[in-house]
Amino acid sequence: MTEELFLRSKGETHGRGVFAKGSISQGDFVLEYRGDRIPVVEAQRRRLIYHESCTAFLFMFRWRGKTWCIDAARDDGSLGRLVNDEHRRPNCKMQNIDVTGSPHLCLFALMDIKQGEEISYDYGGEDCPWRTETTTVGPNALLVEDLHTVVLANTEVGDATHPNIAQQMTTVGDDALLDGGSKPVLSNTEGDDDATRPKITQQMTTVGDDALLDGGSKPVLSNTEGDDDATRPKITQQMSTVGDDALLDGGSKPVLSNTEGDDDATRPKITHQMTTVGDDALLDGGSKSVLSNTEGDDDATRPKITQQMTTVGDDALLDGGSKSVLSNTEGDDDATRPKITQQIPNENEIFVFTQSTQDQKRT
Ligand SMILES: C[S@@+](CC[C@H](N)C(=O)[O-])C[C@H]1O[C@@H](n2cnc3c(N)ncnc32)[C@H](O)[C@@H]1O
Repeated sequence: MTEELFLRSKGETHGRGVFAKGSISQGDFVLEYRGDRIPVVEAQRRRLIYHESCTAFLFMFRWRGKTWCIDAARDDGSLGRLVNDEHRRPNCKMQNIDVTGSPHLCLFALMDIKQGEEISYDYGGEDCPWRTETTTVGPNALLVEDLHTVVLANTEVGDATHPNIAQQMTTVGDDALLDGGSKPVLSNTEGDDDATRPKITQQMTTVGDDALLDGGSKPVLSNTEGDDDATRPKITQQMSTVGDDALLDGGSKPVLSNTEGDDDATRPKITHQMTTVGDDALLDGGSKSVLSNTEGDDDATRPKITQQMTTVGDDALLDGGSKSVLSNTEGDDDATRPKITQQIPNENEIFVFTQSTQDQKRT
């Protein structure tokens, strides 16, 4: 589906947005919110060290009785992370799609979407600053209400409320979802007790070795190869580009690295930049070790993070201002950030860390 989408700057307040290049039908799979799936403890840790603009990409959700987070702060080139909030009349809805035992946050169209329309969904929550402010808009953590887990065929996750699914997911290559091409994945078309749930009428295609986004993006946070879920199928979301926001121009730029070419002067400024050391090193300036700790991580499979942070000028923000989607990022060494008091939501609840308070909002 993502080949039918494009990225465009919306200007001062919104930053970038994702738009439909072609028409999208109600119920279609639109995008996956991709990122590193991490336990809540790791999410808390990252939130404390991330710049606030990066915390906007921490997407908390409940799955199998635990709280998880998809951390999309690192720009992996996917578009799901760049979809903006619309709480009045969103045209998409986030669903948790369980694919062979792994959760995938996927957007589905709530209505027919015309060419050129912006893709949006309701982040949920009540404290998104842009909903009440008209000028200064700061980043905010993602928050989505009513995120259901949709269990795919042959999986065991027990959410009785399945979507009305009329499609298949097709898999190929090493990361095949259901070990075979074109096996129905989103199986159940009956018994949907949620009339509001969008129908899934798309196909998701997975391929092997990260066919996606080969523009040469370099990770900033180390774990681009560090998906803690080796079983996670790779989804070949493709991106289209328009104008200055060309996504796949073969020269991905690091997210927090580039201080040039930011076409959105109003974007919140990031005063720290993260660099990776070793093979993925982006910046080699003097730096402070930031994401060094791998101890205490409750996910032993996660690769060690060896980035360093360096301070930079004003513009360091996420992907340098809509120039690339294949870049990567994050970082924050703001020890003054308020600490977060964790709450444990109910199953499938989505909650986030709020930006300026010590609260954690629950939906
Ligand atoms: C997940 S990002 C979405 C992509 C973002 N527009 C960008 O360019 O990186 C979430 C951030 O986008 C901005 N945003 C999202 N929805 C918005 C809205 N309806 N109005 C203004 N800003 C919005 C906020 O800065 C928020 O923290």
